[in-house]
Order: sequence, then C-alpha cells, then structure tokens
Amino acid sequence: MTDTTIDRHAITENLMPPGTNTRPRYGRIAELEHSELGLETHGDPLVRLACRTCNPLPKRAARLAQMTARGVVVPAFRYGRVHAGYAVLGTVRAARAGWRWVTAAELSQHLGARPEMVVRERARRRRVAAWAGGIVAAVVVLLVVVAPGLAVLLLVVILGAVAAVEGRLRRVETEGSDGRGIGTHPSGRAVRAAVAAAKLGKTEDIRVIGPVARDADRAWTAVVELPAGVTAEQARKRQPALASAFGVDLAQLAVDPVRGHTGRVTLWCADADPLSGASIPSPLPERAGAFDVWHEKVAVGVDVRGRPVAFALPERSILTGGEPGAGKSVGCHNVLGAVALDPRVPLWIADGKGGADLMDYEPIAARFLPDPDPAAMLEMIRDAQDDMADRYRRLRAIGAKKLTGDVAAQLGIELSVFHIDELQFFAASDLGKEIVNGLWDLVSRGRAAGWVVSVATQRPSGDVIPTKLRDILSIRWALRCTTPEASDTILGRGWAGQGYSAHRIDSTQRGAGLLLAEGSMPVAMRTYLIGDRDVTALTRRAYRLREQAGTLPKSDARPGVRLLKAILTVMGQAEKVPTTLLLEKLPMLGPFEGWDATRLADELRPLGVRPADQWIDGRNQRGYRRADVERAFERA
Ligand SMILES: Nc1ncnc2c1ncn2[C@@H]1O[C@H](COP(=O)(O)OP(=O)(O)OP(=O)(O)O)[C@@H](O)[C@H]1O
Repeated sequence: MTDTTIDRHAITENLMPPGTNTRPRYGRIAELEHSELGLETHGDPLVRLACRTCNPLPKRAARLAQMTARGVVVPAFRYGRVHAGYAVLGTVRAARAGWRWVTAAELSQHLGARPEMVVRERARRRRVAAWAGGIVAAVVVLLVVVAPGLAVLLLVVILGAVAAVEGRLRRVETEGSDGRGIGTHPSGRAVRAAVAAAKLGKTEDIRVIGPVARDADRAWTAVVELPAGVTAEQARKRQPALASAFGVDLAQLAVDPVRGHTGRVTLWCADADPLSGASIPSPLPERAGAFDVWHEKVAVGVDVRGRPVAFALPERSILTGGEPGAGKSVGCHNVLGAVALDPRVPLWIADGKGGADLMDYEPIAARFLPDPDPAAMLEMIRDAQDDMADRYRRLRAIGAKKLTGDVAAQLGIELSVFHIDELQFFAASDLGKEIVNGLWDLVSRGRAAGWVVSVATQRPSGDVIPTKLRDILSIRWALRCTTPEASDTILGRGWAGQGYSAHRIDSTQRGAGLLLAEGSMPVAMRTYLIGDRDVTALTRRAYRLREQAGTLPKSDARPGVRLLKAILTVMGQAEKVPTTLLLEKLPMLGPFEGWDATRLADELRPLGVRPADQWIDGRNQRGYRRADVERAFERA
C-alpha cells in the first residue's frame, strides 16, 4: 500500500460510524478519501473507477451496463434457459403420449376380457402413426432441401409452442403441491393424480372421460373411469380421502355414480363452501294443494350441488340430532309441515322442551303434549302401542301384511306420525327406561302398521338414544354436533372415522347436516329454511284442509271447544288476557279471521265466559280470565 492509498478496513474501523460492520462500497471509500483524508486521487484502481468526483462518466457507463445486465440479459438468459428446458420436456411428454396412444395403453386393462379388440385397435393405430410419421418426414426433408431457413423458423415456432404448452401444464399441475389442492381449474392429469392419491388405483389406470369442465362457474366437474374392478361405491366411500386430495372441504365435493357403468363416477367440486351463504327457502309455504304422504317424498333441503334432498315416510322413522341452535327445529318443521298438509295423517306431538316451537301444531294435533311430563308421555306411547295392536288385528282380518295407501283407504286407518322433540327430557327421567323401551317397540313393530316415529334431541348421547333404538331409526339426520362421538351416536358408529362427522360443520353453515336416508352413505346437505311465520301459515292451511276433510281432532270439531282451546293456547301461562291480543292471535289458530270484540263476546257468552275490565300489564283493559276459560273448557 502507498501513502496515497487507503486500506478499506482502516476506513471501516476509523471513519465509519461505530457499530457499522459492513464494508463500505468503493464509491463511499472514494468519498471518504476526499472528504476525511483530503486525498486528491485514489490508490486503488477500483476506488478510482467508482469515484463520481474523479471519474463520473465511466461510473455511469458501468452502472448502465450493470443495469442492462440485471434487467435484460440475465432474465433473457434465464427465460431462454427455462423455455428451452420446457421445449425439451414438452417434446418428451408429447413423445410419451404418442407412444401410449400408438400402443393403446389405456386399453391394456381390457386385454384379458377382449383381446381381439385391443390387438385390432393397436394395429389400426400403428398404421395411422406410420402414415402420419411418413408424411411429416417427407415434408421435413422437402423443407430442408428447398427452404432451409423456413425449416429452421418452423422448428423454432413449433418448439416455442411446445414450451408454452408445457409451461402452462406445469403451472396447473404444481398447484397441487402448494397446499391449495388441485385448484379450481384442474387438468385431467391433476384429477387423475388426486384420485390415485385417494388410494383408488394407479394414475395410469385412471381415466378422465372428456374434459374437466366448469359448472356454472362455481365448480369443476369431471367424469372419471376408475381402474378395472374398482366401483363407484368404493369411490363414494373414499369421498373424504378424495376431498383431501383435491384440497377442499368434504362439503364441497359430490361423488355420483354414472348410470350404465359401475366403474365411473362424476366428480363435482365446488370452488367455495356451498353450505353457507344465503338461506334456501322451503317450497312448502308456497304449496297450493294438500300433501300426499303415501305417494310423495318429503323434501327437506338441498345437497351440496343444489339438488333437492327428499325421503319417503311410509315404513320409516327419523332421528334428528344436533347441538342447540344447529337447526333441528327448522329441519323437523320441513317434515311436520309436509305431514300437516296431508289432512288424513293424525299427528301426535310431544314437546320435551315445553317451549313455543311446536305450539302452532296444537290445534291440528290428534294428541299434543306441551310439557316435559314423563308420565303423560308414557301414557301416549302406551296408547300408540294399543292402536298399533288394533291395527295389526285389522290387517290380519283382511290378510294384509302391512299398511299401504290402498289398505289404509280400505280399512279407514291412516299413516300416523308421532314426533317427540327433545327426547332427553323424557329419557333422563325416572320413567326414561320404559319410555325408551316403549318407543323401541313402536318403531320396530309399528313400521308395518303405519306408525312413523320421529325423535329429536340436542343431546345425542348413548343414555338418550341407546344404540338399540338408534339402530332401528332408519332416517338419521345429524346437524352440527360438538364431537365426532355425538355425530356417530346419530349416524351410527364408524361414520366419523370415515370422515362423515357433523362436528366438522361450522357455525356459519346454518342448517347444514349429514343425512343418512335414501342411499347407503350420509349426504351433506342444507335444510330448507322454514321460519316461524311460515310455520304459522302452514298450520293454518293444514287446519283448513283438515276442517274440510273432517279430520280435525275430535274435541276440536265443535266450534265452541275449538275457540276455548285456541284462547288457552294464546294465554299460555298468563292468568288474564286482553281482548285485543286475542283478536290479533286467534286467526292464526283457527277460523276466527275478521272477528271483533263483540263477535268474540257473543261466541263465548253461551259457554259461560264473559269479558270484564281487568288490570293487565299495568293498566285497565277489557279482557278474559284464565280460570273462566278453563272452567268452560272442562264443562265442554
Ligand atoms: N336451513 C337454515 N337456513 C338458514 N338458517 C337456519 C337454517 N336452519 C336453522 N337456521 C337458523 O338457526 C337458528 C336455530 O335453528 P333451530 O331453532 O332450528 O335450532 P335448534 O337446533 O332447534 O335449536 P334448539 O336445540 O335450541 O331448539 C334459526 O333461528 C335460524 O335462524
């Protein structure tokens, strides 16, 4: 080192601010040599080159060169290298695909069953390949001889196109490896690889028939042919594994068999969760006519593809379970609402919660238990068992084995529906064992005699729904549960382990559940929403239908009794009720529309009930006393 040069380390140590560990750039050294050491020139040629004061132009030129290298040359080189690589890989891919086609690799699984067809097809393809190869070779030779420049240009264009296609394919295929599954626009190859990953066979034995298509821009769909010997049913059983391989939620995937080919399935995979979002209104409130329980299915909601989910009621029984607020009441209204609109069907309802959810059904129910009263519940079950025994006697008398629509019409007995809400309040009582045993008997023997039992509970556990009862309830409907065990208590043991667990349902998925009803697998679905107003409107229509058909509950058939019963329903637990409230609520419970205070008083007078000024809600109002109405009801 001469005296006009300076050691870069010395500058770092002596002149840079304390704590600075990085070595200064040459330009900064040059600045420091001028400003701090007062040097005129620099000993180090690199420092001289970098000095803006001594050497501004070369510096700029160097920077320009550097920028050009970084911004253009390097990317161009990288791009070219990558695309050259893609061109090679694409050519190899095309050659392998061509070879597979020539050798008819996809037909090798049929070699055992139809060897002549495979051999014939291979020979045909070899001929086509030989002709095509010959023509291409002749064109290439001609071009090289006549216009070599054009030949090179054509080669570059073809390789460029191959590189572009290969690049795109790789981008799509690598979507599967970054945690986002195979994406919303997967290639056939990505679908095959995912199906193979779900342990349904080897990628090369799986085929995607036709293109992977988009469905209304909210899902992709593909028809997949499984390897020989693997059935659509096996694929449905692997649905959770498939959903995992596609990188989606179980609720986003539908696996449907293809008619006419047990080895093919249609895969439908939604981009987003189809079980959340805006609620789906039930078609029931809009329904004009009566429901026919013998010939119609009860539509309770839609599956993830938006297709209606429905089940028939004759010879069935229902278990609905889920945590509080999961949507059980709404689900049950879908069933009860439909049944109510068939005026022939006697409805027996027991409300273990003692709430207002089922109050609207009271005027049309043949039997209605509004409180969690285990003794009354047991009595209802005993009555239903007696009725069942009577039905069997009558069926035997005409030589019929079970109640069908025709037999029902012939004997004048009807399908009866017995709905018990919040079974746990009855099952956990002292009479719980007898109640559960009675229900078990009614479900198992009552099926053929036309008794349909439906139980709902917000505590799906072994003590509320013993396995022996659960196993004979044929329709099982698991709404959101807190644990996989609770879900299994409803659906049956083992389903959670296979990926079908209602504990996975999110609280944003209102009314979502797993329904095991028609097929052998639970179906992820969402119930139709039936709000409180809909229930009121439905039951009022049901009332009118039953009134016309003369099938209202016997005690309700007399207008006076009907009125007193409706007034007691409006009053609930209250001791007094204002006339204004009665006039507002009574039309919802029976044919009392358009009544005024005078008409109400006129109807009640013969029954011994008179209005009076009452102190209600902190003021003097015209109204009725509960004790008067109850006395009149007892007299009636
Ligand atoms: N299918 C649905 N679509 C949209 N919202 C729904 C649906 N089902 C239920 N809900 C919403 O969830 C709320 C609770 O539903 P519901 O009363 O049926 O629950 P539940 O399981 O019966 O509760 P609990 O056990 O406390 O009686 C409803 O008030 C409604 O707002």
